Amino acid sequence: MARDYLKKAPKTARTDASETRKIVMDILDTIEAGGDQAALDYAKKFDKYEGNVLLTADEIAAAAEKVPQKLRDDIAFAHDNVRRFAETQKSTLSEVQLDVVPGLIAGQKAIPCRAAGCYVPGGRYSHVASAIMTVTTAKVAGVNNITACSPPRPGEGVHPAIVYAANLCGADQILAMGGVQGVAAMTFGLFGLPKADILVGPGNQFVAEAKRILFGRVGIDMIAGPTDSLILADKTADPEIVAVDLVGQAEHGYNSPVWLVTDDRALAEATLTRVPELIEELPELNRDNARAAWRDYGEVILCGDREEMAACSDDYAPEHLTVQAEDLDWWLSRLQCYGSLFLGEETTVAYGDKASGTNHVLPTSQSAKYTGGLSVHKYMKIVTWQRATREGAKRVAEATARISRLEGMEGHARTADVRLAKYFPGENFDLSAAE
Ligand SMILES: NC(=O)C1=CN([C@@H]2O[C@H](COP(=O)(O)OP(=O)(O)OC[C@H]3O[C@@H](n4cnc5c(N)ncnc54)[C@H](O)[C@@H]3O)[C@@H](O)[C@H]2O)C=CC1
Ligand SMILES: O=C(O)[C@@H](O)CS(=O)(=O)O
Ligand SMILES: [Zn+2]
Repeated sequence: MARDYLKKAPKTARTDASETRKIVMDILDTIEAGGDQAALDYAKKFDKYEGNVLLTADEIAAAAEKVPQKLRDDIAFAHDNVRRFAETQKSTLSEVQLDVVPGLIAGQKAIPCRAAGCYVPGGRYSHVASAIMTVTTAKVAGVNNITACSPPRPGEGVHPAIVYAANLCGADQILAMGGVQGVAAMTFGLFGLPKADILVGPGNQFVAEAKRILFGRVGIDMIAGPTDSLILADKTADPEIVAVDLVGQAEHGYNSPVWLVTDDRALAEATLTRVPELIEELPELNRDNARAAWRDYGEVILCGDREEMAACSDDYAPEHLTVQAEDLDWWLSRLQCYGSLFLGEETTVAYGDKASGTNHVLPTSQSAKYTGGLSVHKYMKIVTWQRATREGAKRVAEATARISRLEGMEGHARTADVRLAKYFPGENFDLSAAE
């Protein structure tokens, strides 16, 4: 059976992409030319903020005072889970070496980037969990200098719990600056910050586009833009939980897609009825976001069987993928494209978003086709090294000389020739290009 769209979205993640690109390019160019003052001008324009941007130790301590003990405990709990999961992931990265031929050893090392810029979103909601996700993983990876940067609220600055979490997790500096100007400040080394080797963290379409444009001169973790989520559900799923979970992630923003893929028409129809009702029950900001997200980006897709459902899901390559269906092991082994997978009704995306330990900085807009989410590995450079004895490199030198000569790279060939002549003066080698 072909995919039957009971609700089809009029918009996709590419809608307005070229307009966003133009806006971001212009801001980046202006800041690169104008430095600190240009970034401050944008902070004033977009966030109506004119306060101090690089937080002092006193400001960080004052923010901590405002965080209630219960929230501190929850932040510590989430931090501990994220840290231990990151440490376990790090343990999968080993330094290796191989005797490629007797007398020539080649090895792999993992070296952390020296300076990371962690973007912590804060336009619509106060993304405390993003501070935990980004700064903790950088710290576990061994990054030497970590900047956390987040949008300030007019007259208030960065939310105190974000400041508290970033500091607890190991940020060396906290910058009260959001959007493209925040990303630019960390990349260009404004306000006395070290220039970031890598930019990580989620953000809206402007933040994601800034990272995309700057990639190359600075590393990035991935494109982690507006949140998207897909639920795979069969007739065993609870329609109320499916609908609540869809609405839960649609509140992220007006451009956050949520999709239901099912082989059960009754479930699809119940969802179509229930989602708008649940949206209307949300507080105003959340309701406005979810309403627009569902109207413009929400989809309900009916498939013939679970194989078609899995294929459909892999085409969407969602950031968050939930399965509420029979035989979770089958789904775990079959599904190939997602940022993070939530198997069964007993867990849910929000657990991963906030506290369960897996990272919530995840690939959006189909980038899960080629990458996973944020982990210590994103901050680590896998580099190689080698050393050799004269005898061990002899055969390699002969092959190098002949291959280089065949390629027309005479300078390369001579670096091998000169060694063979020096180390084996009595021997004759045929180092001409193989015909
Ligand atoms: N993919 C992932 O792993 C995650 C993604 N997210 C996403 O992060 C995003 C957070 O978005 P926001 O709440 O907006 O916070 P944000 O911090 O990403 O963006 C706020 C900034 O956007 C800039 N901005 C706003 N309007 C602008 C305009 N017209 N032109 C240029 N710059 C402008 C402002 O400078 C402001 O500081 C959401 O889309 C959410 O879905 C959140 C967490 C995880
Ligand atoms: O895109 C995401 O990962 C978000 O769902 C994370 S959070 O809910 O904003 O913390
Ligand atoms: Zn979320």
